[in-house]
Amino acid sequence: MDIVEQKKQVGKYAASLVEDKMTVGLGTGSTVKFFVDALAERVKNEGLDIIGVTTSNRTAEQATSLGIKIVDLDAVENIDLTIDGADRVNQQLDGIKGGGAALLFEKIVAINSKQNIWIVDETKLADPLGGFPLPVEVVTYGVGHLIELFAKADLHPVLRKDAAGETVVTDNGNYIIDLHLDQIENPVELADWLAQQVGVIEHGLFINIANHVIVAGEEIKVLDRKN
Ligand SMILES: O=C(CO)[C@H](O)[C@H](O)COP(=O)(O)O
Repeated sequence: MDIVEQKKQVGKYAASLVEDKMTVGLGTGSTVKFFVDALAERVKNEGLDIIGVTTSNRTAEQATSLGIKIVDLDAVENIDLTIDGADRVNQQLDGIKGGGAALLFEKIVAINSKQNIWIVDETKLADPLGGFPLPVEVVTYGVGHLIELFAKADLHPVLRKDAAGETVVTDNGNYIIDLHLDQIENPVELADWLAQQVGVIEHGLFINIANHVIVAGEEIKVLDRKN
């Protein structure tokens, strides 16, 4: 099964987990796109009655265009279930997210959710975490100095640009610095250090957040958090 088929398969599987009357967090990315498609099918064909809270303008536009009712996070007490993608996941179900530059809203939605499920293909499993740049969302002011600080700390920072060579600006008007690390041996320590740096708004290490990870493949595998 090719990667696109795997993403479709796992997106559809995740949509089958959504129950009537749920408030559902909708993540961001190419895998979540298939989940939102499948969820909208259920809304249309089965009359599934749900409310969505989104993590990016992209997902909000897709969901709204497909007839899913979207509300602001502050309009709900909490979220029953959030389905999101991930860039890398280790055996403890901690991960790297933010490849699609939506990490800030993704983390805010996640910590306000009773349950978080990530949907991935097998290429995303990595222990230790690594093999994918770690995104850090930063304020635009003084970004050059932050890049210097990260470089001195051997974190191999690169300011994210789009295909046209323009600096990527997030939905919140910030920049992304990608840290090109081969392996992250101690994600908790790095997460703590990053959170302490002035100018850092959020980083893409998602520790202790996913309750389950659904892995696409010839057979779907569901991994459960142990602690
Ligand atoms: O964190 C994310 C966006 O900020 C995505 O969930 C992550 O990048 C996975 O995306 P995809 O399903 O396209 O591989």
